[in-house]
Amino acid sequence: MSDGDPLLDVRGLEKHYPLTEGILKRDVGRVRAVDGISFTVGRGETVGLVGESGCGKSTAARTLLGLEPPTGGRVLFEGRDIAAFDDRETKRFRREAQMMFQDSAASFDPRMSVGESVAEPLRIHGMRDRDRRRRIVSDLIERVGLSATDADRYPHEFSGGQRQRIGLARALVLNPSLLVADEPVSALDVSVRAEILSLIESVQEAFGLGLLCISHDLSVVREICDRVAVMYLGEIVELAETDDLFENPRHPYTRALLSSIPVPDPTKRGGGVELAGDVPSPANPPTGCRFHTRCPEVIPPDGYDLERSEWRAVMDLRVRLDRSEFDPDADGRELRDEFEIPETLSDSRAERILSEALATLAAGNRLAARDALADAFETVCESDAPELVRTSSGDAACHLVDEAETESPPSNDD
Ligand SMILES: Nc1ncnc2c1ncn2[C@@H]1O[C@H](COP(=O)(O)OP(=O)(O)OP(=O)(O)O)[C@@H](O)[C@H]1O
Repeated sequence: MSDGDPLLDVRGLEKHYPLTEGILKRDVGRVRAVDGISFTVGRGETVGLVGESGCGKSTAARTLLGLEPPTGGRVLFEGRDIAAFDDRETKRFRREAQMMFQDSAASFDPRMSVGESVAEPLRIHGMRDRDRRRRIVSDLIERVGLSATDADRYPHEFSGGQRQRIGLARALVLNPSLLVADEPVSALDVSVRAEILSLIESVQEAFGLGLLCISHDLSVVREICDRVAVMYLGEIVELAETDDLFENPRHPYTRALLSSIPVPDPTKRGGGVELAGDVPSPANPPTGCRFHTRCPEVIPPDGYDLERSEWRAVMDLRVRLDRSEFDPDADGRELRDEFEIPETLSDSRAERILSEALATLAAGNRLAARDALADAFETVCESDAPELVRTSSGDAACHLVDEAETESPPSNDD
């Protein structure tokens, strides 16, 4: 490893799963769980990976730890490709890179004392001396805020928060340099979350760990991360220093996630944008920007003068027509009501096209209505996939990011 190499360097990582059908398991497509993500974690640095459930966070974690082979891309640890490791190097990587789960201690053998469970990785990695193992475990159990005598108790005797402390002790027992914490506090009562997060932070500092903290909850990563990567449908849409991300979010998805964080003071951020609809399937992601089917700020096509909300409503109708998810008996007025499209669009040409399409739809011709709307209202967000570009406050992949203020494209070297 040279001094300039980050501890972990993930480059264009992909993990696709085959989508099969029938008893013959015929290959009918791919689930693009992780679809070309790049980021680094430095020694002693804490990086967050956030996004809604199903966006590929856990798959990314398993793949970058080498627990599953990637479909594409590379993972470099201390500057070396983990795919090229020999047996000895793989064994070392397994010691150096540890994972902590949502309820880590739930996976412990209920018949073993937690001390034995925490010590197990030491035994597996060849430490024969029982007393030495016990000393290391007692020390760690105290460092995570329990008492050394707790080592003789069993997993069911502990609360959720205590179990996460024990899970952390086990993740640290081999003295790793990288810790991947997957939803470390989401199984816990709100009252103990802050305690566990501050424990993770203090342990991370004391051990000089590179930490990748995975969470669906932005407020969790805000607490402890230096930088945050926001994932949507297998891709990173924004990557920035934590303060920049929270003060000046560049991607509409980040803005929407931020506005869904509950805040005690309703005059502050929060309660603003609402994210409509479900996350689309990673087996069939939307074209262009994958977020365009839900984006509150989806860019209107040139040549129309529409309010943002009107345009979003028309897009919602288009998305549902595409998926054939609407009541075929509904008339034009009912569809306008359902999609919150005003009785008359503010742009007269757009209104004429929409009325004609609704009439075509009412006549039972969904495909013709869909195509007419697609022809007239195609947005750059559906036709072109935005690149991740560097801005003054981090990297973002959105057509709205002002080209004039973008700097050089992000590279993996920094
Ligand atoms: N072994 C697998 N085979 C097929 N599809 C999978 C497999 N593992 C994950 N997926 C799919 O990949 C996508 C990403 O899943 P993943 O669990 O990584 O997301 P996540 O962001 O971690 O969500 P969650 O927080 O709910 O676990 C999902 O659509 C999931 O169904």
